[in-house]
Amino acid sequence: MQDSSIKLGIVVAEFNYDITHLMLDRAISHAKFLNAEVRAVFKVPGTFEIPLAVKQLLSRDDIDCVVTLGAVIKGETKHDEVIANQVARLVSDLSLEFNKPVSLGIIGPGATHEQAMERIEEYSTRAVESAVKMARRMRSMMEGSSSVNIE
Ligand SMILES: Nc1c(NC[C@H](O)[C@H](O)[C@H](O)CO)[nH]c(=O)[nH]c1=O
Ligand SMILES: CC(=O)[C@@H](O)COP(=O)(O)O
Repeated sequence: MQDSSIKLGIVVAEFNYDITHLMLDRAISHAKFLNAEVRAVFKVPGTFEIPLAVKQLLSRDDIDCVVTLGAVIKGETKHDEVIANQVARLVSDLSLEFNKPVSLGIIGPGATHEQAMERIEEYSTRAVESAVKMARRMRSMMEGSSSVNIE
């Protein structure tokens, strides 16, 4: 199977957009590099709003997997932990519910702005790579391939 057949959706938080718009650019170019097609980009106000957008994209027949992008920066309280922990759990649950890969490209919690800037490249490319790889392998399994690791 070719990567060109993998269609992905990207959900990106606009909070800390100085960071997340760079993550979005990087994710789109990495998807191109992998010959995967970005079918939809869904921008949400903050990371907390990501799960609903993921759910909507997963329900579309033309989307095989979803990449999440966000940057949760530490404030003065543990609010960042509440957001990041909940969202990680919810997007994982949605992946299992819809039987489609969802990757976690959300920096934090506990990150400083500087730490988040340093992680733009790594988190966005890893999130795209993981979603596309999982979608390919799941399709191989569905097509009856004897090994999930056949490229
Ligand atoms: N502090 C951060 C937020 N906070 C906003 C929430 O995600 C949400 O939009 C608000 O509580 C309204 O429901 N979002 C981030 O993505 N990153 C942060 O550091
Ligand atoms: C994670 C956030 O929403 C953040 O802005 C909250 O900051 P604080 O912990 O100072 O309330």
